[in-house]
Amino acid sequence: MSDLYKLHGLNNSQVGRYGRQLITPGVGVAGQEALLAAKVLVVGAGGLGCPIAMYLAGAGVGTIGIVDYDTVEVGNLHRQIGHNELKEGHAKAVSLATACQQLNSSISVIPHTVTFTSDTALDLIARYDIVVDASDNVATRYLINDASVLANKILVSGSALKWDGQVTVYHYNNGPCYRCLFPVPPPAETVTRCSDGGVLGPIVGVIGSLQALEVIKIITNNSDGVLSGRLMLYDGLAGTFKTVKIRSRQPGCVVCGDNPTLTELIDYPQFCSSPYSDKSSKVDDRIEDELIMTCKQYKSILDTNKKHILLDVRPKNQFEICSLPNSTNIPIDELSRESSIKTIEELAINENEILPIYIVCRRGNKSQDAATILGNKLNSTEKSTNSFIIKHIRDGLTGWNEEIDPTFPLY
Ligand SMILES: Nc1ncnc2c1ncn2[C@@H]1O[C@H](COP(=O)(O)OP(=O)(O)OP(=O)(O)O)[C@@H](O)[C@H]1O
Ligand SMILES: [Zn+2]
Repeated sequence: MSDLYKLHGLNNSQVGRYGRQLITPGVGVAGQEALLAAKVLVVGAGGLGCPIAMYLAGAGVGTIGIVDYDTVEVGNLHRQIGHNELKEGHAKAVSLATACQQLNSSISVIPHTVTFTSDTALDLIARYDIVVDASDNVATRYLINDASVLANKILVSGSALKWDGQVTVYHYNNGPCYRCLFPVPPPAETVTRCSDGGVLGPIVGVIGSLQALEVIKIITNNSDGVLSGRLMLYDGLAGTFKTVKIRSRQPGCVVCGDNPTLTELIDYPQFCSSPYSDKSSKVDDRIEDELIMTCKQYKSILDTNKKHILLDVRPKNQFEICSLPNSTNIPIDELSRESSIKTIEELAINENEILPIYIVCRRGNKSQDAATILGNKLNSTEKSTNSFIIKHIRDGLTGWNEEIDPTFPLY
C-alpha cells in the first residue's frame, strides 16, 4: 500500500495479517494500532497461559511477557498446547514464547524464567500495561493482585479446575480487586489443586480464550462489556455459562481501598500458608508415630505374607488407574458411613483374630485423616474392644513408586 492510499500507521503486511480482526466492529484501525502498542504480562505458561499468550500473539499484541519458573512435562501436554513433546524438560516460558513467535514473528515475546515473587513482581509488572493471571496457586494469586494494584495495572484473572472455570477483571475503572472479594486466603487444606482434582484441556482452553478476549476488549477500548465487577462462570459438564455480579470495590480494602494499609508486597506463601506452586510437597506427619508405617515396612509385610487389610482411600477413578494387590477401595469421603465401617469390620475380623488395617492414598495425606477417622469409629470408647490396629502408609503410592517399585504408575 503506498502512502497515496494510506490514512493510518498500519503497513500492508499488518493489514493483510490482521484483516479479519480489523474489520470486526469495535476493532478497526485504531483498535489494531492499540493492540500493536500494548504490553501484556502473562503470569504462568500452563493450561491458561498457553491459549492466552497464543491468542494475544495472533491478535498482534506488540509486547507479550511470559513468566514461568517451571519446565515442560509430558503430563502437561493434554492441556498446555503451546508446548510439545520436543520441549519436554525445557523452560515453559521459553517454550511458549517460541510458539508465540512462530505464530507471529512481527511482535516481541519476552520469556521470564523466574518465579513471580514479592522480589520480582513489581519490576516485571512495571514493564507492562495489563497483567493476566494464569497461575494455579493462592499465594501467587494474592501476590499478582497486590502487585497489580500497587503498580496501578489492570488484572485479568482466570481459574479452572475439573470441568469448571471462571473469569473476571480486577482493578479496572474503579472496579473491585481480588482482595475486595477475598480479604483473607482460604484455609490451605480446603484448596483443591489441578494435580489432585484434575482438569480438562478444553476447559482451560475456554477460560484462557476468554481471558485473552478480555485483554483485547480492554486494549481496544470496548470497555462496556469488560467483566469488571462481574464474574463469568463456565460449567463445561452442564454446558452453561453464567455471569454474576460480584462485590464492588470495598472502601475498606487493605490494598485498593480509600486508605490502603498494604503499601508494599508481603510474604505471600506465609500469608496463605501455601507455596508459590501447586506441586505436591512431602506431606508432614500429623498423627502419632504408632499410626505410621513406611513403604518399606509395608513391603516387608507383603513379602512375609502377613495377614492384613489394605484400605485404599483415593477416589474411585484414581483407584481404577492402578492399585496395590488385594487392596479394598473405600474413598475417604465414604469412610464415615455406617456401611463402610461395617465392611471394614467384616474384612478385619477374621475368625478369632483381628487383622491389622493399613491405609494408603496417593501421597500419604488423606490416609492420615482416614487413620484418625477410622480410629475414632472402630476404637471408640462405646465399643467393648479397643483392639483394631490401624496404620497409614507414609508417602503413599508416590512413596511406593519412589522407594519400592518405579513401575507403579504415577499420575
Ligand atoms: N509464582 C509463580 N511464578 C512463576 N510461575 C508460576 C507461579 N505460580 C504458578 N506458576 C506457573 O503457572 C502455571 C500454571 O499452569 P497449570 O495450572 O496448567 O499447572 P502446572 O503446574 O503446569 O500443572 P501440574 O499441576 O499438572 O504440574 C505453571 O506452569 C506454573 O509453573
Ligand atoms: Zn480491593
